[in-house]
Order: sequence, then structure tokens, then C-alpha cells
Amino acid sequence: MANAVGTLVLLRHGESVWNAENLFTGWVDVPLSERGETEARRGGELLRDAGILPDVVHTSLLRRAISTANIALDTCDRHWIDVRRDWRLNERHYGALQGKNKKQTLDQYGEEQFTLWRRSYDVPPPPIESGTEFSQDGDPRYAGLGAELPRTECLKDVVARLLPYWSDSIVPDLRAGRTVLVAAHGNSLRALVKHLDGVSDEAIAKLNIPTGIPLRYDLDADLRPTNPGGTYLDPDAAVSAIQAVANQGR
Ligand SMILES: O=C(O)[C@@H](CO)OP(=O)(O)O
Repeated sequence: MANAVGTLVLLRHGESVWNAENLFTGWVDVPLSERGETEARRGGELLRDAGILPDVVHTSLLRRAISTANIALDTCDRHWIDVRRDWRLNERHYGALQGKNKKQTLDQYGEEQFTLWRRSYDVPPPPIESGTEFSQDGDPRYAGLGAELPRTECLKDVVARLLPYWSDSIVPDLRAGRTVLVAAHGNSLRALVKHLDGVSDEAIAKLNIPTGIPLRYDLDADLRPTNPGGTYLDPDAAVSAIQAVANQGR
């Protein structure tokens, strides 16, 4: 069969209020900023103008991804499509760094430690303490997770918890020929891109995903991208936005 596999579109949520304040966010459920809402609308316009109309959307359980999907889909008149949500698409759990300012963290711990925590593949930040302001124990949406509830994660942990959802929930939609929108987060999408493009543990440190710009992947029958790295629907905006993510904390 030539191309029975549907189109995959990845969309990182628009700017959140904590992105704007330069705070580590992780699983803290902060809303979009006004700018983030505008980015989400622009994301929907890009989908509409490219004629890429999702048949199904998968989101995390966090409102910045959910709101982004709602706004983008409303903009391209696809507000009515099937929706699935799963914690496995959540942002990387940032452990004890959740709620901390990135610049202050950089100044306090230095460049090497900051970059290890932020972008190394397998070094997680220190775990968050249960019952503290930015921990998720007691949050009803994670009640079923039990011991699986993370207290910190590195990107390797995110790959491990994301892949079962990719195989069991997203791949079947693609194999059914559907156009699939995945509305998620900087680091959960980095984990997915690492898998799709076979990015090495070292090279993934340099890969950043901008907010609100849809990234289209065309996949062959083996689910390998025929456009490696994907195609941003607004490539010029993506270049500067990627640089801005890389420079956070500076
Ligand atoms: O704070 C976070 O949760 C993420 C995404 O905003 O930050 P970073 O890009 O530093 O991994």
C-alpha cells in the first residue's frame, strides 16, 4: 500500500503565564497567557490555510495544552472532532524545580548544572517533596497512577512513559488514515520527535520546540518520517521561536 498512514501534526501549547514569567512549569497546571491564546489561534489559522484538518486530537491533562487545542481547532472549524487525553502526554515533571525562576536557577547553580537539569537526556532534577505547593500528589486527575506518579523526570523517563501511549493510542489513529493532532508540551514533544526521527541521546539536547507553530510529519508505512525533522507550517517564525526557547534563563 502506498501511503495508508495519516498525517501527524504536533503542536506545542501557546505561551503560558509561567513561560512568560520564566518559571519551570512541568506538571503545574498554569493557563495560557494572552499571547499564548493568540499563538493558538495562529496555529489554527496555519492548519486551516494549509488544508490540514485534524480528525482526532490527543492532548495531555494540562490546561495549557487543552486550551491550545480548543482554540486552534475552533479557528479551523474542527472543534467537533474526537478528543483523547492522557497524562502520558504531560510535560516532563520538573521535580523540585517546579515554580522556580530559570534565570535565578542558572545564577545559583551555574551553566553546567542548569543545562544538565534542563536538557541532558538522563539526569533528572531533584524530586519534589510530597505535599508541597507545586507537587501533584492529591490531584484527582492522577488518582489512578499510584506509584507511577512521577516526583521528577528526565527526558529518558518521558520517552519511557510516552511510548506506550504512542503505540497504543496514536498509531492506531494514524494507521486508520486519520489526520492526528497531538497538542502537548516542549519536552513531551521532544521525546516524541526523538523517537520519530531517531535523534541520538546527545543531539536531542540541542533540539527545542517553539510554542504554537504546528509541526507536520508525513510518515511511511513503517511510521518513519518521509520529511525527517518534520515541517513547520510557519518555518520563518519557527527559527526565531526555537532560538528563544534555547535562550531561556539567559
Ligand atoms: O518549564 C517547563 O516545563 C519547560 C517548558 O516550558 O521548560 P524547559 O523548556 O526549560 O524544559
